[in-house]
Amino acid sequence: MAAPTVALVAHDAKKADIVDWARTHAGALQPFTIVATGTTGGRLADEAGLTVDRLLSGPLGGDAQLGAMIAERRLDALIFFIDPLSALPHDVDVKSLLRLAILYDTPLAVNRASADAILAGLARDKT
Ligand SMILES: O=C(CO)COP(=O)(O)O
Repeated sequence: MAAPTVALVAHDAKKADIVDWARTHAGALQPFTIVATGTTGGRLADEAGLTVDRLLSGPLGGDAQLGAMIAERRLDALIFFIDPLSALPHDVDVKSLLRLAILYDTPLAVNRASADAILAGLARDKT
């Protein structure tokens, strides 16, 4: 069976948090195929040493690419550290991605505590 695919995404104000989270969980993340939006993916590769399939940057279509992966059943979980304090020019893309994750019942984490829970669940499913 192919390794589950997990998407990691963070808004700019949350990128340091997701890098720290990925460093903390590097061992647990290792068995999964990791996909990420462009800038997040670059930081995860450079600063957390993850092997990442990088999509386009979120505002340039990366969020839409992840939405398509969800609709095509190619994504097993979405971990998306959302900035709750800033307005974003690509809010429609963010909403669309979240809507598709809800529609297709894709496990979705939007902060560190829920990301911990999803990762624990994925690790349990794997054994
Ligand atoms: O904007 C994003 C998600 O909405 C993330 O995109 P980047 O990882 O390219 O910054």
